[in-house]
Amino acid sequence: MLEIDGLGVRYGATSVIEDLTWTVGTSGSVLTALLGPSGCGKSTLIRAVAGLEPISGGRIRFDGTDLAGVPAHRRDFGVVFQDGQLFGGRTVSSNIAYGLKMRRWSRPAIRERVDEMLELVRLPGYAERRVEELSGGEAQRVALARALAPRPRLLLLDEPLAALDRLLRERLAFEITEIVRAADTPTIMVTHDHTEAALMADTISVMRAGALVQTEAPELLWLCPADEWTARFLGVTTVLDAEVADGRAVTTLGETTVEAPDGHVRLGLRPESVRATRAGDQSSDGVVVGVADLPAGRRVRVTADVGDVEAVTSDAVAMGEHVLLNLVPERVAVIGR
Ligand SMILES: Nc1ncnc2c1ncn2[C@@H]1O[C@H](COP(=O)(O)OP(=O)(O)OP(=O)(O)O)[C@@H](O)[C@H]1O
Repeated sequence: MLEIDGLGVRYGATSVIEDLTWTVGTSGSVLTALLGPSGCGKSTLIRAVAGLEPISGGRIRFDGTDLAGVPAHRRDFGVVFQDGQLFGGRTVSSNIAYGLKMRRWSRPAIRERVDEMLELVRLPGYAERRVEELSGGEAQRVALARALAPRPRLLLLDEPLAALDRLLRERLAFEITEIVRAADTPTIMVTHDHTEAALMADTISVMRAGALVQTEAPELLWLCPADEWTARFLGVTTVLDAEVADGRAVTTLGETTVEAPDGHVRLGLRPESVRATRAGDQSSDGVVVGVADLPAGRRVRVTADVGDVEAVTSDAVAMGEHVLLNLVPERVAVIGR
């Protein structure tokens, strides 16, 4: 288990991480996503954990041992960066064997482990390929095999899919998840993409400006973001005030059931939290000012009393049409609950 307490990291006079506290690997969680916008300090945090960045304050402990003074190569952590950083001019097997040679594994043991790793990352037969001959996705799988080969205590993945195209990214996201679960290696994966985080992780930690704002299982994170910034970062497009009584919230967009105590709450709406239907002769909730046909269905932007609201629809509504808006209770987030 990784325990970070009051961590500080600075670059010169600039403090990038300040008083950060984070526990990773509790309650059976294998894959934790570190999710945050560009520049918030995710890579810096990962590098500090790996021992690649000096810390200016606080403590990092792993399984109870303080890592202060433990150099990167003695932490037994595996690291994969965005571009894999394979050793050029060498073969795949020589890359995977690197950490094992450093640890003085015997030749037969190395050969066996390299084969095992190639099997695990689904590249059997690739041992003698030169790394320059690999596609981006293959190179990242070799980087993963190299990181996992010495059986690290913790695997750190810093945007391992960022350089790949969308299709490959989704496929590899599933593969990496299966691989680290099969290896049963606690893993932290940096990403700024919340879909990627949800595809892969069983726990998501949200980071903002050098601090962590929330750590939660994905399904709870979408439903209960800690604050408005987190809600909007996670895709909420409209925030509504509401009054709750007996599990029912009354809003300017109608009523919905919520799991919240009586009193004032703020609700976060994503497009899929609101369903638009043709108003016909009824008095409408708003006018359609934008239409987009997405793979998941039609999305509309509606000008309503509360401002512009994004909604989903299965009606063939067109620009300028009047619509009714209804909340979809199971898709409505309660902010700061
Ligand atoms: N070596 C460095 N020297 C000075 N400043 C740095 C250095 N590395 C990063 N920074 C700054 O520290 C801040 C955090 O950077 P970091 O790379 O940790 O963010 P990030 O959340 O990983 O961003 P991204 O998602 O864009 O990779 C940024 O403002 C960045 O410009």
